[in-house]
Amino acid sequence: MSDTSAEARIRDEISSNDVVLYMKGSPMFPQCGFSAAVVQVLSHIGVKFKGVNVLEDDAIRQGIKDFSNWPTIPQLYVKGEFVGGCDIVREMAAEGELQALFRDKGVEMATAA
Ligand SMILES: N[C@@H](CCC(=O)N[C@@H](CS)C(=O)NCC(=O)O)C(=O)O
Ligand code: FES
Repeated sequence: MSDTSAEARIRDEISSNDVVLYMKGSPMFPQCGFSAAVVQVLSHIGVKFKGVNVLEDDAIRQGIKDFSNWPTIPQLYVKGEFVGGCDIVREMAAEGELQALFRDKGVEMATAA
């Protein structure tokens, strides 16, 4: 971890929001198909989440990769823990594992899991 202020901001974001998606663009206007796919999965399940647009902040764009030791965006965090990127999130949702994770962690969903 090179940028300690980026790390501090990341720690603050993922501890003060149950579900955080580091993404390209905003939930309303994703600017990459991988980010858009995760937004769609989360919206379909019906969880509230905070989107962080890494395109607006190079320190966070790099910092989040260092933080998770994961090389790409998007990155989903639930209750402070890294869950995965687009492929993992999609696969977990298809298997019902993402819904189970939200349920186990006490994250409210609009749809029944
Ligand atoms: N297979 C990846 C797809 C994500 C991906 O390949 N992201 C690339 C292109 S958006 C990325 O973040 N590259 C580094 C960067 O743009 O900082 C996943 O499951 O999340
Ligand atoms: S911005 Fe090109 S693949 Fe994500």
